[in-house]
Amino acid sequence: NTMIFLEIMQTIQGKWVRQLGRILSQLTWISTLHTDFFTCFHGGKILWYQLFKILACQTFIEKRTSYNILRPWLGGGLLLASMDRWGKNRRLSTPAFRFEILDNFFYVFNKNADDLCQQLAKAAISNKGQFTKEIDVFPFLKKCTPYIISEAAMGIKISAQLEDSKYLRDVHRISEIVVKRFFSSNFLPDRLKQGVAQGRLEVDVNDEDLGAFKKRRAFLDLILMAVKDGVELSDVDIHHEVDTFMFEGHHTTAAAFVWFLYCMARNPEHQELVRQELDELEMITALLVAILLVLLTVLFLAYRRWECSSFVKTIDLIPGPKKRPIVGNATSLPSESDEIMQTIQGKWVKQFGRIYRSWLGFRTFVHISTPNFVEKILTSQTYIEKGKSYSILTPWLGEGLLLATGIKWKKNRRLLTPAFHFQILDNFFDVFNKNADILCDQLAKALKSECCKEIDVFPFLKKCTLDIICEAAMGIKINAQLEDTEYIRNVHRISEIVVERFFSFGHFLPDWAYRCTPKGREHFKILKQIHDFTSQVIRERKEEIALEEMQNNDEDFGKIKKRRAFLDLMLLAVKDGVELSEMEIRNEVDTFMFEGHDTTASALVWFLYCMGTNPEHQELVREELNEVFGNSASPCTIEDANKLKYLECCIKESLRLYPAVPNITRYISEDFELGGYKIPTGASLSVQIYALHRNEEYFPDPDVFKPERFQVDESIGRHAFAYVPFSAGPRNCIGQRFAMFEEKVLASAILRRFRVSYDFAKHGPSKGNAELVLRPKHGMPLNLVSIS
Ligand code: HEM
Repeated sequence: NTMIFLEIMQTIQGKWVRQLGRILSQLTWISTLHTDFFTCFHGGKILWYQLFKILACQTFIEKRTSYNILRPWLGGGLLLASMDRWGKNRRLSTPAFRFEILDNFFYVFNKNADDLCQQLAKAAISNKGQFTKEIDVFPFLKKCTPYIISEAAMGIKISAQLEDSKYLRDVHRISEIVVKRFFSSNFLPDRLKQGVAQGRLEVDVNDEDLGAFKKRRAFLDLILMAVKDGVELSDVDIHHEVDTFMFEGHHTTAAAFVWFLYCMARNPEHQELVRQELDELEMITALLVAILLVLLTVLFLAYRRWECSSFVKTIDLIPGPKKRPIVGNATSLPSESDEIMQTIQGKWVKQFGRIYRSWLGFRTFVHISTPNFVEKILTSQTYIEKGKSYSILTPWLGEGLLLATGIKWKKNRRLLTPAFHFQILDNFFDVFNKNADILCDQLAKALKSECCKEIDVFPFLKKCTLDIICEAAMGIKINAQLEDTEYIRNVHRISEIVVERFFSFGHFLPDWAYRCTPKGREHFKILKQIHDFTSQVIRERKEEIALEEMQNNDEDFGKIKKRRAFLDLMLLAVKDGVELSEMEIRNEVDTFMFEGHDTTASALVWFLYCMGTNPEHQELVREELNEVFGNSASPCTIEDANKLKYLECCIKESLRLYPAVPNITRYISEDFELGGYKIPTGASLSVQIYALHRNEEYFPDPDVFKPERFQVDESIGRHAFAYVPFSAGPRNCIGQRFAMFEEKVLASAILRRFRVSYDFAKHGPSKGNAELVLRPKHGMPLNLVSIS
């Protein structure tokens, strides 16, 4: 009985320790069948290092044989697992005890603590309705802790405190029997174990609990999920792990708690200190709640004030979807980004017209998609500031041409415009041709290695356009099409992260706060690597130019003179006295890198899609290619490109249907009027290029691919701002001509080498994701057939 157990412990851990010291050995016959020899270490200053040695050592982690009496119950669960299994199971279970997971169990602890107190209060009231002074609390605690552990370990609710559960009776009973067996010679009869298993079947699980534990993963769930993820654990193993948690998790906590209460009862002064601490906590909680209430009230009042402001009232005179408090129209948008564009530039345009407003939280957008309005904005010298949503690009591109405003933008635009002069662009044709050849070779190679003829061409195009812009902007070859380098990986990754931020809460966070999130940390780490790379290229290029000049080697200098990278032109301008810091140059180079590869890859991929879905037009393009190039494999020159008129119509028509930049925004820095509505300072104006291009007033059968629309006679009389894939006015795309030539060279090279088709029956229409550029949502699988 308990007294005997206590005396045994008092002897072993008390009397003998005092008599024989803090290390002693002992030979024990616990039963006639069970002999054991063990050495006791007992803590204390003298032997702390031996204890540490034992507990920290990876070798001594196997339990001694006296634990074997638990084996029929707990099998090879964590408590008894052998060396080889223990490591794996411990690794598997450890995440279940992380802070954030444990946090989820506070609900169970609290709810159960309430039930426990209720039960104690009920028991404390005697028949006469008076509070009795003395209760044996241990049975109450023993009922309470299994409740908690069963919910934590198995995710089920056993009404232990309120009802009598057969399963818990079995758990209590088996614990008693095991303890008795420890001090006797009896073996555990099997039927008791069966009893426990049977009891387990009787636990009550109701829907409410299931809903709750979906949020709060039980240890069992975590194990089952790990098994789904490929961790090898049999049903019996799982069963043993859960039984181990059940065994270890209720007895121990009930015992710890009952002794804690005992200590509190024996030491009222300490109990008082604990109570004071709890009172303080309550006070702090009350204070926090009060502060929160005040804050909420202030926020509510500020929100009401904002809602009644003339800015909001003026904007809300423009038609638009009904806005909800705080979130505006954010929750009315679908979650898929292709559907977001279809809603903003399709459904809502039809519903509210070609000028309407929307709210994204506290930010408002006025969307326009009719040429008159677009002209008014894009030709303005006042509204050249980009919308606030571009700010997420600032850490990457700084005040490069895309994001700069005012005098800075004017100065840099003037400086860079000559770099896109026809004569200069002519020099890039060999870069276009060389990379077009590599692209076609890579596609041919992929065709050979694929068992079918279908290839997702988008990744190939992205690498090719990246190679081209690297050579054009920085004058270096990175061979993205042939090798994988850190810089290429970084450029791809940063685009992905920026897009993710655009569609997430991170968009609304200032940079310093975003930097504290895991994504933000990755973002800034990658940016640093990209910036370091660009800065290094700038330094090297500066030295090369200085060396060239020093050597004044006419032959080499002449060669480089033929093709100056955009970077070289800036460095030469600096030499000629233009004031540009290294940071400004880096921002411009990064801007070209950003603007100059995803856009062209996107334009090209949609062009190939249009060719693949319109074979008759593809044949017309091929006829034109034959006329210009015949059977030769000669590269495409600037003169050839200028002759490819039908190809140009097809590229333009694909850019109409699938504009690589589907919308642009401007910040309204001065009130103005548009379509009878006042647009107040502070609003963002969004030019919906995608919707504009599908305006049937200017493009009948807007969804049909008709390249003839762009033949000279067909275009006469069409509003100049009905088609603006490169924007228009002072802030139009500086790289427009470069891009068109690049498209022509790459498109002609591909169509001279391959016949392309798109399996519409298999894939359905390709969907576009409006991210930074319009990219195909599921890649672009095309069938390519080599033309011999
Ligand atoms: C098919 C390919 C391309 C398309 C559809 C395209 C489209 C656009 C559009 C719509 C804008 C206006 C953005 C705005 O106002 O927010 C723009 C700006 C710009 N683009 Fe392009 N672009 C393409 C290729 C290129 C290339 C190849 C380069 C560089 C070589 C480039 C460099 C720029 C720059 C620097 C700006 C900012 C101009 C400024 O604000 O002054 N683009 N582009």
